[in-house]
Amino acid sequence: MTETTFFVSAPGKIIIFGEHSAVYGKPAIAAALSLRAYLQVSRNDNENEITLKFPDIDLSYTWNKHDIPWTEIRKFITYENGKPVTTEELVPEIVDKISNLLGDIPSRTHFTTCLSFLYLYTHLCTEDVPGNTFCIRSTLPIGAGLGSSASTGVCLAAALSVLSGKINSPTTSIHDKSSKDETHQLEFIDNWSLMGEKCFHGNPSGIDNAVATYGGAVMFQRVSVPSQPSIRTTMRNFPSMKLLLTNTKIPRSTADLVGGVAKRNSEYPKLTSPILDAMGNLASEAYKIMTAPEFGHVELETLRELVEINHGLLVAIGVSHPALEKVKVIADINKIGATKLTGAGGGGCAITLIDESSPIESIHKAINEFGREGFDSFETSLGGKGVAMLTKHDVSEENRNVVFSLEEFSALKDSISIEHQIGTSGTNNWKYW
Ligand SMILES: Nc1ncnc2c1ncn2[C@@H]1O[C@H](COP(=O)(O)OP(=O)(O)O)[C@@H](O)[C@H]1O
Ligand SMILES: C[C@@](O)(CCOP(=O)(O)O)CC(=O)O
Ligand SMILES: [Mg+2]
Repeated sequence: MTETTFFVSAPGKIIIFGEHSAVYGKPAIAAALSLRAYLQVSRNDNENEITLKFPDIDLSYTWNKHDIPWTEIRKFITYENGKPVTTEELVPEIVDKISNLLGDIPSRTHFTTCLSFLYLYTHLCTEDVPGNTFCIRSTLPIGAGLGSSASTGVCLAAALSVLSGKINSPTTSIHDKSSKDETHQLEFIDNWSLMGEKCFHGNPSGIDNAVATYGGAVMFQRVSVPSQPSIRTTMRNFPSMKLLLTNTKIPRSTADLVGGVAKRNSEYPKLTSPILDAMGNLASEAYKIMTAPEFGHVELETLRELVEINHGLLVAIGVSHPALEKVKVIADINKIGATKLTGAGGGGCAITLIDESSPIESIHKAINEFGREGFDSFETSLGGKGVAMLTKHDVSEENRNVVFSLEEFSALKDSISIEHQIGTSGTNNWKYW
């Protein structure tokens, strides 16, 4: 049965080791956060209209589905068993046709967001799918290194695939299962969300999408042979670590930073290449330590050292920012642990792997100093669940009208009210693929 109103949700992530080098096929380690993106899909009265309502980034657009050149676009799509097949690169002819539809969108962010949506829509849906409103709200800071783009892409890929019957809705609230059918559906979501991420920056490693799809913690390695799947090793016994996340709130674009590293790599290949190799070796070393049967103080101390080294290497490829260095200096002066930037850098967030022997007063002092600089700091819990779906059947009758009111959802003021109304940790009975 096709639902006419539903939610899909997917988590953000923290890259603990190996951002940027992940793009160059080196191993990296990341874990899902409890912060998530939530997408509500609801049928439009006018079924010819496709509407985007993304209040978090002040974006609101409507297209008539008959304005999409479906036949022209389909000529460039390959299907296997009725399902579209992903490609190594975005198909330029399809990007052109979608760009023509977007002609007069002035903001670069809005343009890319709409391109990413329509790229997925034209591959995963057909003109027969009735028009819907797609409304996204996120409890993640956007553009801060915590993978909001991938969690958005995962929500869209999952929702569009359900709408067009490419995958089934999930049926169980038990997350940790490995039925073959479910695995195929998750793979489908992961692969298509990666095409959405490619619209944001041409060359994503896929680590963010993998974490947003599957949740938990992973060691991830992109395989450079086209059409070979990436290596994704689930880290089930991820060690418990005290992590402080600090958001400098300096805006930046992942696309620009990934492009900057590519430029440095082409200008100084002999210098950059060993740095990227070192980052990969560092992530492999960290993986061994994190999965060792004995994990205690000594291992944590080694991990802190690796965090320090990883940050230094990221500085060397040009992706830090004075504000991120300020976070590091404050954490170092107060001796609270080891700090590195996380995600694309250039602003956004840093993580501090807290030294468990540092006095609580020092941690509070550092947090106060971060606050004085205008940064937000909070302790995070890792290992959030992967992509999930919520339908009317999963919510008690008395709550349904509030939970599924598009007007209320789009107007929710902050993360706390989003979590409270529809969050995965509340009373609503989310289902997992
Ligand atoms: N809640 C949201 N609503 C709409 N678009 C979003 C949302 N969250 C993320 N995005 C998209 O992702 C982009 C940010 O991605 P990116 O620069 O990769 O940073 P990050 O993934 O670290 O947050 C935004 O500009 C927007 O296009
Ligand atoms: C820099 C990179 O390693 C991570 C980017 O993450 P974010 O968009 O900053 O959350 C790029 C990638 O792996 O695709
Ligand atoms: Mg991103």
